[in-house]
Amino acid sequence: MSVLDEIIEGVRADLADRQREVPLDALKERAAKAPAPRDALAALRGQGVSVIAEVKRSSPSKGALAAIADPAALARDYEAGGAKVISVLTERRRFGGSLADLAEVRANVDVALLRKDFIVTSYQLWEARAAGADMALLIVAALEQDALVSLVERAESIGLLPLVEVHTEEEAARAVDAGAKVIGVNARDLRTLQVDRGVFARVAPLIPKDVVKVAESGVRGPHDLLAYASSGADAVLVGESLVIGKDPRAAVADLVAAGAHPALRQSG
Ligand SMILES: O=P(O)(O)OC[C@@H](O)[C@@H](O)c1c[nH]c2ccccc12
Repeated sequence: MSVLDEIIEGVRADLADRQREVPLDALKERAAKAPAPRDALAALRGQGVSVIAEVKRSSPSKGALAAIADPAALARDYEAGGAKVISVLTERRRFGGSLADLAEVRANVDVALLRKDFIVTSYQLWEARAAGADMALLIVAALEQDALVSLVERAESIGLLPLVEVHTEEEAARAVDAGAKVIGVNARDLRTLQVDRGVFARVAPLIPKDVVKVAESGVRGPHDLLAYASSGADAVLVGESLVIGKDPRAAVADLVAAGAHPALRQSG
């Protein structure tokens, strides 16, 4: 079993518990009362390379990264640093996150929010919207094509912009076929956890021009952002290097400054 399969097994077990506790109808009522979705697509399509900053306590590859006792405070720092979107990991077993983190962040920032999890059913999309998310991650490697297509449609129908994640050329073709408007190329292979920063440059050319391209994982600082930008990234998604540093606000601001460099403007 790959790491991804193991994670999804745990996700399904936790999901079954929540589904027993909160019926779908109740969840839909909560979603109806959630703040209206932000226009995440417009935020990502802005000039330069946008920064998506992630609230991430731990990871299967590195174990504990940062305690993050106050996710809302970290998110406020990210927003003050200029992040266009904030990603909140809600997977509990391997990443130490929760939907409560997402709701708390929602109550404390104005930027668009991404629910970062291993989504396999529409119930999780409703959960995301109920907690105030504006985007939801859909991982191609975790979904059959039929399921991917229906989750993309369902996400959009309830006001969530899907970020469709790929790691190979084949997966990119599936994401495009599924109608993704935003595609994330993850440098980390979720089956083995190996990071290869060259994946973005290989996969990005297969993604149509009008689709927003996000380079995910392995961004250590402005240098990596610029490298991804030169391969056509519209945004970068950054977790580890922001949460392990002393000053997440300054770390985001440095990335945002690099992403706003005038030389990048013609590329878009
Ligand atoms: O911490 P990093 O290397 O900056 O990576 C962030 C993000 O890309 C990573 O957390 C991620 C990308 N895709 C995922 C899918 C599930 C969980 C986590 C992820």
